[in-house]
Amino acid sequence: MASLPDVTMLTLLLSAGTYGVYHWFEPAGLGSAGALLLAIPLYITLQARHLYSSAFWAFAFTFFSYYSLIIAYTITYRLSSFHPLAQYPGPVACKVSKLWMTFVVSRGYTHKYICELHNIYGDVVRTGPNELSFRDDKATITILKEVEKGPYYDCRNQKGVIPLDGIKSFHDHAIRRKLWNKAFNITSAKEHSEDLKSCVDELLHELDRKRTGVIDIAAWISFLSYDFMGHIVFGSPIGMVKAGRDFTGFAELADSLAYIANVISHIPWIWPFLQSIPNADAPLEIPRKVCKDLVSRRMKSNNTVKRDLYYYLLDEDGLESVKPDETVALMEGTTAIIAGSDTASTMMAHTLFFLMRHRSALKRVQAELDELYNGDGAHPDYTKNIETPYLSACINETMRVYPALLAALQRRVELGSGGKMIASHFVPEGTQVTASLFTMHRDPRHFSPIPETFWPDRWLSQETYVLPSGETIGKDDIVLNRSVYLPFSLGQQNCPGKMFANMEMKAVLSAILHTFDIKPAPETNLDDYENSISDVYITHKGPLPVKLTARR
Ligand code: HEM
Repeated sequence: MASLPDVTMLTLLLSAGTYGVYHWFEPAGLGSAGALLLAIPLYITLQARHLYSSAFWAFAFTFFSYYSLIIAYTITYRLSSFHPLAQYPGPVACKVSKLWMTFVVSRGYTHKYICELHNIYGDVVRTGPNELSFRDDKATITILKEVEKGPYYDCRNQKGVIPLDGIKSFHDHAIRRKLWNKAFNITSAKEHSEDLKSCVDELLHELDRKRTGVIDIAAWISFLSYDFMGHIVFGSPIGMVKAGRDFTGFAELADSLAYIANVISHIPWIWPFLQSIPNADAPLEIPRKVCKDLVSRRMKSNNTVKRDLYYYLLDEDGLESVKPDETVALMEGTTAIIAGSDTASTMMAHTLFFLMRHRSALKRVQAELDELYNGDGAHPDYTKNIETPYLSACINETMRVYPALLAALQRRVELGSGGKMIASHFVPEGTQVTASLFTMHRDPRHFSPIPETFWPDRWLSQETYVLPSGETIGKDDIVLNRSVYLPFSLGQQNCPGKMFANMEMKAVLSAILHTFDIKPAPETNLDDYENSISDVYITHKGPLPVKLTARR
């Protein structure tokens, strides 16, 4: 029978061994967890059973000691000067465990937290035991252009099926992305402008019908975005604008799923466990069903099939040597609808929010639109790609102050690469590196003056500028570093839908602002809307209740 010193030594050695295995080999999955975190302490419990008054106490004490020791080794190493990231400053809680950041993320204000950390610690901050956040321009550009995605994206993997945005290797990503790039170019944008026009006309019609009451304009724009994405991904609208509500539950679910996925993504080791829970993916049936219905509508359609995204994802033009998988295509179509709807609709709702807050800017946009469209009769075509410099400045400024992806985009220095120079910093292999668009866009070294303030004029080319305070400044006083204005990210993994999003935002905002005057509904406090903006990887926002009056 093992004595107390024997059991103590056994616990010390086996817990150190388990720590070592996790540290060096990073095993993920149920098998390794079962062996290392259950079987081993159970074995020690059996050896120690006779030392305790009951099996329960033997079990409780052994498991407690075993786990406590593993945690102690982990914390000691992470805070020690032997850790490869020891030289980088950051809060102790971040250095100790990713659980701290997971907590911060669960509160929805990661973007503000990261920004604050950079203000305190400087351009490089250790935001996790094995993670660095960078703020300077050169580092951000290198990270987004040259480093593959990190474990944050692991939970895109659904039982082995990985959509485009979850593919890490540049090589594999390029193969898949080729299909997407075929779907999102100038030719296809022209092909879809009729779809956009019909969505915009339908929205204007519905808003006009409802305008005697209070309208949640954020919700209506979201309906439009889902419908437009239905067109460009599967060839027909979901029908939310017509229904006047999110009748499928798709939009609501996308918001809650994004929240959960965002939290889990910071502790990706938990993903295999969650996936093993029976029916854990049941909620995904809602978006799947909507997309399957769109696909069957597409198949039944007698019209010549449009060259929508699904056409390219399935290689219906037959140009690829390897036929793409239908399950992956359907999953990517679903991803595209979520990625394209929530982002664009949020940016449009934010723009309207800012314009209601800055009424002089609203009037300027309307004057610009009147000049362009007043001669076009009762139904101008807002999808015509007419130059609207001031409206475009307002959209740019909105995406600068509140980019759709608020928190940090994560990449990981490739394992086996020997490390990488990021700006002037050597970063060891396996380190997760992040760049935060929110932080970058508010850095006075890149956007000045008043980087925190919505001030569209900074995007215009002029000799002099009048600040909101009334002060006049010259063009040399403006800092506008376009190389780090990155609302659509950068490099191979940037946003494929950028051109469509810009086309949609301009058309929808032109249509609403030219047709209606817009004011916050009585008792609506615009601050409530701003306070509701939170990070769930994409942005979560609250309602934006407004009153519309016809202008024409
Ligand atoms: C204003 C609207 C939009 C904004 C601000 C936006 C922004 C972004 C950003 C910042 C990324 C990089 C994400 C990362 O690295 O984690 C991204 C990726 C992506 N976006 Fe967009 N997006 C918008 C609209 C769209 C639209 C209309 C689509 C249409 C399909 C779309 C589809 C995607 C996809 C599939 C990815 C992943 C790309 C990849 O990994 O290769 N987005 N978007």
